[in-house]
Amino acid sequence: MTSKSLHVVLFPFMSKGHTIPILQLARLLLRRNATVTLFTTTANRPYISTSLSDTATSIVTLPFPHNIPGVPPGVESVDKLPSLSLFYSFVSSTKHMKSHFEQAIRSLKTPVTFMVTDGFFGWTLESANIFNIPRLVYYTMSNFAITMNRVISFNPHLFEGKPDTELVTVPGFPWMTATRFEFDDAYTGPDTNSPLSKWVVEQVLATTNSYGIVTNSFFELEPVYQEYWNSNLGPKSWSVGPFCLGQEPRQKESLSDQKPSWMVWLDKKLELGSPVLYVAFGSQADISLEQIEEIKFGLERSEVSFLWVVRRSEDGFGFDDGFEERVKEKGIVVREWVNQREILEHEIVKGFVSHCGWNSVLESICAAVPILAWPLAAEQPLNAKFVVEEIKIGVRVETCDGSVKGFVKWEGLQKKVKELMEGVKATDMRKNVKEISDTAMKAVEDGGSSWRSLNELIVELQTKSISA
Ligand SMILES: O=c1ccn([C@@H]2O[C@H](COP(=O)(O)OP(=O)(O)O[C@H]3O[C@H](CO)[C@@H](O)[C@H](O)[C@H]3O)[C@@H](O)[C@H]2O)c(=O)[nH]1
Repeated sequence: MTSKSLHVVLFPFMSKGHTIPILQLARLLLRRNATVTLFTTTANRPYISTSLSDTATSIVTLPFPHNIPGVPPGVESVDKLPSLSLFYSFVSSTKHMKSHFEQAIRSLKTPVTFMVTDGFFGWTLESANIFNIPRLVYYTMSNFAITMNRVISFNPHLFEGKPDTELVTVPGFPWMTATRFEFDDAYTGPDTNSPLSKWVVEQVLATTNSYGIVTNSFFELEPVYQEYWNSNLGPKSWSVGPFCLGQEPRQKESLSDQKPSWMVWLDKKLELGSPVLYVAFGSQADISLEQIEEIKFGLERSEVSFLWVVRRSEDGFGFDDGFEERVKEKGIVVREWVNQREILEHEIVKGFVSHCGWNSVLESICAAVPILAWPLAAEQPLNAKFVVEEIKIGVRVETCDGSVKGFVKWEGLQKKVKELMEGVKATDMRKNVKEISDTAMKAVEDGGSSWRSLNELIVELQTKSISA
């Protein structure tokens, strides 16, 4: 590894699913003796500085834009938005931070080797160019998902005139079929001229003109798609993850007497030898009251212990009907922010009902826990497809209409929970996920594929900065 100076600027988008992996990437870079400067906004700073308090990361705070239609003052992250319908207003307003960002870059004391900014911050490319700093994009997605999205955007008429559930062969991938529902509406939806769709195109263009993509993945997980992307699409994707392995899963307090109640509960389940199903839908899912009711019935009727983490938007939804009292012998509902990795790493957790946010998928892989895939939005259906059809570490939830994001009745949940937790298929999935988990660990160790990939990226950009 070279001893030339290395200064990396990181700028995550303001949502937990985008910020958490960048905090983990900061740790991977610090291990390479990098100076790391992380940009955020005033309201997001406390979370970031607490998360990185044991590191030497410098944090620069920018003012978040004011007067965004519909967004209450002080709300500076997606998980605090009153509704996800405000997403476009929120995300598109971030470009108003550009002059502050540039001013802050100008005042940095040491030269910047490269910046990694969120894929939603296409506007940072222009800033990077002003200062002649290579911009790498953090897309929060797998090589599989970015490849599928790009292939579909090159074939806009693929699903035209076809019923929504009709399977179509994906161009370039003759073994793969997909329905329109598996892709984000921004690519295949009824209005590809909507402001959101146009904004997506702008971000894709900025990515195309950037130096590369830093991907939270590892080569062995998806070699076909990484190679396809790097040979046919681009810019180059550098898989340097799983980022979560840059950080120990355990919080200091849970090693002491201050264990959160749900960890104590998991320990008891371990003593009793009762396998636990972990149920969680990420940091920002919108789930209807009707759907929550079906989840309650499904879990109540499943013969398995469960730990269900509900978010603010899901809570208050019919939990006052005695459900928790009825299930108390086998299940708990947690309403706080948990350390999800620590839960997944608990040896009694044997299955994960997940919306398939990419971080959750990777965390489940690292903990060797099979997934009951229940995608709700964004690229989650593609992640579910990857989990179930490509790497075979999970099963899909059963929807009423057979579509990937359809409504799930309690019977469909109960049936699939059984399939995830018991029987031959469950044993196969457990074996597959363990193998992949072991490979993930090796990828980030010295000499592993992700370790080498990060080294190559650093050396390439250090050499470039010297010769510039
Ligand atoms: O109580 C909680 C809830 C969540 N998490 C963590 O929060 C992150 C959540 O990320 P993810 O699983 O990716 O879910 P979302 O935040 O819902 O994901 C958004 O961002 C992801 C990355 O872009 C996309 O894959 C998803 O489609 C998008 O919904 C993970 O690291 C979890 O471990 C916790 O630690 N505690």
